[in-house]
Amino acid sequence: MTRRALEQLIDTIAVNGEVLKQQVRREDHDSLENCLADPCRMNGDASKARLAVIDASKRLVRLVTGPYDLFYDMMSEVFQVGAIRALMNFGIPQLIPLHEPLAAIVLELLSGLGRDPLRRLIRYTASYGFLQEVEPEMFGHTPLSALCVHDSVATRSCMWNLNVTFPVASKIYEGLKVDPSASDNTRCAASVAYASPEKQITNIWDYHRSYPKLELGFHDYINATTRSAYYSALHAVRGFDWSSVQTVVDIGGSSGHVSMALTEAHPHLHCIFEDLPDVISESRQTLPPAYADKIEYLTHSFFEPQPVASADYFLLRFVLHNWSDEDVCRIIANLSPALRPGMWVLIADIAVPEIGSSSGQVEAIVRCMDCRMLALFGGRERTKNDIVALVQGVDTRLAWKSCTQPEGSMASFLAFQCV
Ligand SMILES: C[S@@+](CC[C@H](N)C(=O)[O-])C[C@H]1O[C@@H](n2cnc3c(N)ncnc32)[C@H](O)[C@@H]1O
Repeated sequence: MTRRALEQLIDTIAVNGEVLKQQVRREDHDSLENCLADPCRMNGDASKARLAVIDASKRLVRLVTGPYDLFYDMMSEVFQVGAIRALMNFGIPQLIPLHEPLAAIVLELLSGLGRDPLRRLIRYTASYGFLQEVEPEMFGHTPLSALCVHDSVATRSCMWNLNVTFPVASKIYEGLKVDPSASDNTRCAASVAYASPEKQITNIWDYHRSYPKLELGFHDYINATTRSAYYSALHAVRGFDWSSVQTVVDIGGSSGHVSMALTEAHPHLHCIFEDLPDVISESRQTLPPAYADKIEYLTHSFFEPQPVASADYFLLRFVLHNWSDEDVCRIIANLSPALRPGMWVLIADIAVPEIGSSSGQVEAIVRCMDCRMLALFGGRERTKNDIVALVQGVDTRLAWKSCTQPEGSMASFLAFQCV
């Protein structure tokens, strides 16, 4: 990279940093942290500036680190996750009050973890922003560690990622040795990671069936992702004109967070949210009573014919990317019998951008999600054209009408109308 490139990166950070500073001032926030507490409420310019700063900063770090040290850093990243996993499983961050530090000696007594490894792990994770040593031997939270403990959804989501996905990530190679073309989604990295002599595991869904508690963690993870600017349910609310819509079927709705966001913003909407039996029975218990007359639950597998035939919209948000092309076709085929002219199918998924057409940060997020899908489910992220071709290959009545991507959203919304 030339000296000019270095200057450009520094300029990009300075210019876009200024836009962020103005946003903080305009919104009267006392800090950027407060402003970022709900980043998807940022205006379009600030949201673009934020991505530009993240992207340029990461490039700058790579540039000034240089390949040798970068290589060492990259190889060390696995220890960052490993150290956080140990601390979370010993319950250390959960023991530290949110607003005051706790002495190492107390943490040792409460957790049963020896003071020496306790200190060493926290001092390491503190070096990249997870917990901090407020004064010698007194440990407190940072915004990042606080996020992982301050509500039960975030904690269980964090635990699910640390305990379920971390081992799968280390088995991508072994999964591809078993199925080099990655064409069989019953033999992905997750199947290799969790297979045992007694039980063959096909993918994470299958693994969850054996450990229902872990499945709850998965749904907490999905719920927690909607608090990120990239995956916020608000993009579904704003990404589409819901004013003339009456009934939406939220297929594979998880804990109902998208249905909640939709009915909150558009009280006239009636949402029917469908998922597998365990998910529906758990969600029934947790859905706030305020939504009781707006949201209906239905136990339904999308591998069976769709039972609701009177909806205006069928929403599939982050559902298809979990599945192989073959399974996506089965899902759409099972929707077909319910479709009548005028009805809509709305698919919200990442529409993979052309190489080089998006920022490095967006590219990194998209590719990471694609790799997650490969390893955990034998699924994949697809381009807009891939999705349109799959849908129309199954049901030619589904005319593709539009593809919109709200500012800051990772999901694009592909709308198909039955003709
Ligand atoms: C990645 S989550 C997406 C959740 C939600 N739509 C969202 O946008 O946040 C995929 C959902 O599909 C559900 N699912 C998996 N297999 C299913 C099946 N056979 N029938 C119905 N839902 C299923 C899962 O339980 C989960 O809630």
